[in-house]
This record gives sequence, structure tokens and C-alpha cells, in this order.
Amino acid sequence: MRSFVYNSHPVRVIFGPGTASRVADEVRRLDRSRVLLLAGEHVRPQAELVETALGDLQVARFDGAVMHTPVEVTERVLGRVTENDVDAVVAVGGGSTTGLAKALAGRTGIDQVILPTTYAGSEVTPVLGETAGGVKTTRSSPDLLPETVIYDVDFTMSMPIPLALTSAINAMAHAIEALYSEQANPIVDALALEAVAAIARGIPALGADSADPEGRSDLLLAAWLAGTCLASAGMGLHHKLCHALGGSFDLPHAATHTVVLPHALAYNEPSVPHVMARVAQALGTESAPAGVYDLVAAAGGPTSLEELGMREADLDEAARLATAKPYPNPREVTEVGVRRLLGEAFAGTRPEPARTV
Ligand SMILES: NC(=O)c1ccc[n+]([C@@H]2O[C@H](COP(=O)([O-])OP(=O)(O)OC[C@H]3O[C@@H](n4cnc5c(N)ncnc54)[C@H](O)[C@@H]3O)[C@@H](O)[C@H]2O)c1
Ligand SMILES: O=C(O)CCC(=O)CC(=O)O
Repeated sequence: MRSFVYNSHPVRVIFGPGTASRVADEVRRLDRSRVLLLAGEHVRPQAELVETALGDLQVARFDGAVMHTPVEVTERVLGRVTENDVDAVVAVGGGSTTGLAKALAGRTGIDQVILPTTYAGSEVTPVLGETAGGVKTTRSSPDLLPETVIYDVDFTMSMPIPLALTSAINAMAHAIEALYSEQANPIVDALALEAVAAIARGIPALGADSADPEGRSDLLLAAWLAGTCLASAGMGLHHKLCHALGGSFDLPHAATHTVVLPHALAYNEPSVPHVMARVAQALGTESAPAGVYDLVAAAGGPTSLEELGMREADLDEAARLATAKPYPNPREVTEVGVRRLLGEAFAGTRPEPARTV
């Protein structure tokens, strides 16, 4: 008989095309009036729309969020928060911009309204990874959870296909690792399997018509579901590997998830074959690890760490970092096993069916 504990994480979610125009009402609803806008040059049109909608509510702007949330950047922006007496942050961007908003909120208590432009899912999680001294560490706290998320599909249409693909696999990783987490529960299972199936349908559709708003809206919905899984159920070996590779070797976040996921699933498959069978069914394939690999390869996505700029000489150190303080994982995490996994991810080989190390 199944036992579980379920924790929900309350976020107000507004979903639909054109919803970004409601941003000022959402700030006022929180009873806030001094906004720091976070954006970036790749999302300039979206930021302009938000700036116009905010009008006098906006008192400052910062455009330089950096992937993996380096603490030096956060400390620099904290100065603007105090100088301008900021009481809310509005973030327009991917997980990096959201990460900066969370880092500021965690240090000051200001409210957050997030308008995501990728499928990272960070906007609905109480989780934050920050990088200091070349090491990324992750924490979770209700203080980091944004108050309001506005999912406007129009804000995601500018994502080029390679980014949409890798970002969607980042979301898929949240869903799959939630299914074998110690905190797995029936709500998370349902959301995760729906997210995996929607992403498996959505990625080939990106290639067929990348400008289809319906397809992009389905992927954005899946990103929300997958982020909600990450919020409730946590992360395992796969996420740990990506944080070690991103934080210490500066690899791009979503692309790293895309390369590593099939190999992390192959590593874990012997310990959770029933979970992998459910994932395979949601993917519409016989094998979960090979199914993810094939989905990415068919869409022209990255399949090897080498093509992301990883150096073979750094794989030993990556294995050491990823196993030093492992996240909870269904299969024992050994340095030898992880080094082998990384070697296969480096080469980009298609994962074979279940095996033991
Ligand atoms: N805490 C969490 O729950 C969580 C979850 C997932 C990711 N993250 C963090 O988020 C970061 C990665 O986020 P990401 O993968 O979204 O990347 P990102 O935010 O760094 O964006 C990647 C690049 O794409 C550009 N971009 C973003 N949206 C765009 C759009 N709509 N059109 C064109 N270009 C666009 C950005 O400007 C950037 O150059 C990492 O630091 C990761 O650790 C955190
Ligand atoms: O905010 C972070 O960097 C930690 C959580 C995270 O990155 C989830 C992921 O790997 O996609």
C-alpha cells in the first residue's frame, strides 16, 4: 500500500495569450508600488511591453542576469533595491532572470511577479541554485517562491527552436526525476506523466511549425506542470550532475540537461524499472532512456557533452563534484558509476537497456 506526504507551494498563476498586459494589476493586487524590472537583451520587445504596462510603478531596471545565479551579480543588484526603496521585482526572462529575482527576494523579502520566456519552471519552485567560488549550491525555502506568475505564450514565441527544444527537455527532467523521488505522490505522478507526454508531442511539432502558438502554448503548460513537480518532489542524480557541470564548468543549463538526461535515466533504470516503464509509455517508446535520446536526436538537439564545450580532461573532476554531496537518488551514486555515465554523455552514445555497474 502506498504512503506519501504532499506539500503544495501556493503561487498565483495567470495563463493565456496576452496576459502580460495584466502585470500592473498584479503588482497592485500585492499592494506594491515600487518595482525593479529585470529583463535582458534577448527579450527586449517583451520587456518594453511590460515597462509600458507598469508605467509609474517601475522605479528601476536591471538587464544583466547571469546563468547559475552568481552571488556577485546578486550583490550588485541588491544596491539598486535599497537605493530605490524597491518593494517588488518583476522578472521577464528565462530561469536566469527568475533566479536573480528569487535571490533578491530571499535576501530582502520583496514580492515577485514572474513572466517566463522559457520552459525552465523555476517560477513555481521554492528552489534556488547560486554559484560562489565556482561551486553551485542549491537551497529551498518558502521565502524564495514567487507570489505571481504570468504565463503569456506570446512571450515565449521568440525562443529559437534549439532553445525551445533544450528548455523543454529541462522541463521533462523535472517531471521524470519527480516520479522516482522519495517525495513522489499521486498528484505529482499525474502532473509528471502529463508533462512528459505533452513534451514528447510538442518537440516534433516545433520542427513542423515553430511559429504555431497552440503548440507553444501546450509546451508552456507542460513547463508549468513540470515545474510544479520539481517544487513538490525534488531532484536526484540527473539534476545534481547538471548543477555540477553548469556551476563548475560553465556549461549551458538547458543544453546540459538535454545531453545528460538519457544517461542519468539509464543509470537509474535498474533501481526503478517500473518508473521507467511509465515514462516510456508516456513517451510512446519501449525504453525511457533511449526514447529521450531519440526524441532529442530526431529534433537535431545536442547529444554529447563534447559538443557543449566540455573537456574530456575535466570528467574525473566532474564525477568527484557530482558525487561529493549527492541529492537523494533511487540508485546508489558511486564515483565510478558516475564517471562511466559522464564518459557516455561526453561521447553522446545512445543508452543501452538496463545494466548494473
Ligand atoms: N530554481 C529552479 O527551480 C530552476 C529550474 C530550472 C532552471 N533554473 C535555473 O535557470 C537558469 C537557466 O534558465 P534557462 O534555461 O531558462 O536559460 P536563461 O534564462 O539563461 O536563457 C537562456 C538564453 O536564452 C535567452 N532567452 C530567454 N528567453 C528567450 C526568448 N523567449 N527568446 C529568445 N531568447 C530568449 C536568454 O536571454 C539567454 O541568453 C539556470 O541558472 C538554472 O539553474 C532554476
Ligand atoms: O536554481 C537552480 O539553479 C537550482 C534548481 C535548478 O536549476 C533546476 C534545474 O536543474 O533545472
